[in-house]
Amino acid sequence: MSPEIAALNNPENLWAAETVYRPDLFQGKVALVSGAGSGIGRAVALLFARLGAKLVICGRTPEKLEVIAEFVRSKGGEVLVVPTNVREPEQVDALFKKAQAHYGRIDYTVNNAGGQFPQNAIDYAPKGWNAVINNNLNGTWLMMQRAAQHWREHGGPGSIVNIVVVIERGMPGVAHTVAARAGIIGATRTVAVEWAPLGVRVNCVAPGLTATEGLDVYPPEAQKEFPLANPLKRPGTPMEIAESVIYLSAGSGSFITGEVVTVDGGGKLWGELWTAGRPDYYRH
Ligand SMILES: CCCCCCC/C=C/C(=O)SCCNC(=O)CCNC(=O)[C@H](O)C(C)(C)COP(=O)(O)OP(=O)(O)OC[C@H]1O[C@@H](n2cnc3c(N)ncnc32)[C@H](O)[C@@H]1OP(=O)(O)O
Ligand SMILES: NC(=O)C1=CN([C@@H]2O[C@H](COP(=O)(O)OP(=O)(O)OC[C@H]3O[C@@H](n4cnc5c(N)ncnc54)[C@H](OP(=O)(O)O)[C@@H]3O)[C@@H](O)[C@H]2O)C=CC1
Repeated sequence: MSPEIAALNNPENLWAAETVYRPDLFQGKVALVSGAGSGIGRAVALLFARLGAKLVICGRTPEKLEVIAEFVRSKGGEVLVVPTNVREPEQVDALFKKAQAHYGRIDYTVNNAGGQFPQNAIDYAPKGWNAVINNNLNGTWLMMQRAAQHWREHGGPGSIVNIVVVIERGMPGVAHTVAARAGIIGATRTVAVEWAPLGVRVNCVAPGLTATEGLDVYPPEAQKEFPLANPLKRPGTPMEIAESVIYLSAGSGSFITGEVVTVDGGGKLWGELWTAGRPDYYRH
């Protein structure tokens, strides 16, 4: 990870970064964030906490979550850590039960946990395809369905934000994740209608290239061309993605449901993103 990316992801820097939101926006509220031990999930969790929310954070690696929890506690915030693999229905169920037992409420769920590996689609092994579909389609679905069941049982309102990818032009090298996220976008549009009677809004944020440690999985030749990914010629910051999640979760999003907010510096309009490296055929 470059020093610039490390600085953008540093908890102290994220805590001090300028935000357009007022400090007591989420006073008395509880936000659940998956994949909060790194990258975008960490930035989202820290912004919720800065704005007064109590946190429930999950991910598969307890050590990463504890670092974030300790940091938030050092700032006077409250955090419940529940290590969870979002692919496992029993673990997802236990997560929501523990959160309810601890705080007596959940107001916001952000389904950020996910990821993929870059490889040309023609070479995917069935196990690789399934791993990515399980993480990003099945895992996110389990989380959003369980959140809705929570609000059906305990009363709403509730807001779900799913982190997806920009699917409009496809994305060479990560067809598996594009397929999974397209499924989540379709499900989001559908359940936004089904779950409105429960007082539940469901939306997606589609980040473009974003400066997190997650980018380390891409080969150096792909990373070298990342500035060509959008007209702004830079990656987004985790804070820029976090602010868009807050926009949809808070009162600012109260008349928005079933939507995908794209935060990609215009990458869906112009830019090239060869996540597994540029094939010779497409060299200029
Ligand atoms: C240009 C880039 C920017 C584009 C912007 C938009 C796109 C989105 C970008 C991001 O999301 S940034 C990063 C987010 N974070 C990550 O992606 C995390 C890193 N990835 C992973 O953790 C894994 O890739 C995973 C598969 C998602 C994890 O699942 P799991 O733990 O179940 O997998 P494994 O047991 O490790 O592997 C299972 C199976 O998958 C195949 N496989 C895994 N890695 C690779 C690889 N590098 N190349 C080829 N195939 C891979 C393989 O079949 C594995 O089975 P085995 O061979 O190990 O038996
Ligand atoms: N950075 C980018 O350019 C973009 C990222 N995204 C998406 O945004 C999200 C966050 O990515 P980013 O922060 O960059 O990358 P990271 O790899 O830093 O974050 C992914 C997080 O998800 C957690 N996670 C992965 N699988 C599971 C699982 N099965 N159960 C629970 N937690 C899991 C990981 O923790 P652990 O391994 O400990 O479980 C990790 O903390 C991902 O869904 C990613 O695909 C979308 C577009 C662009």
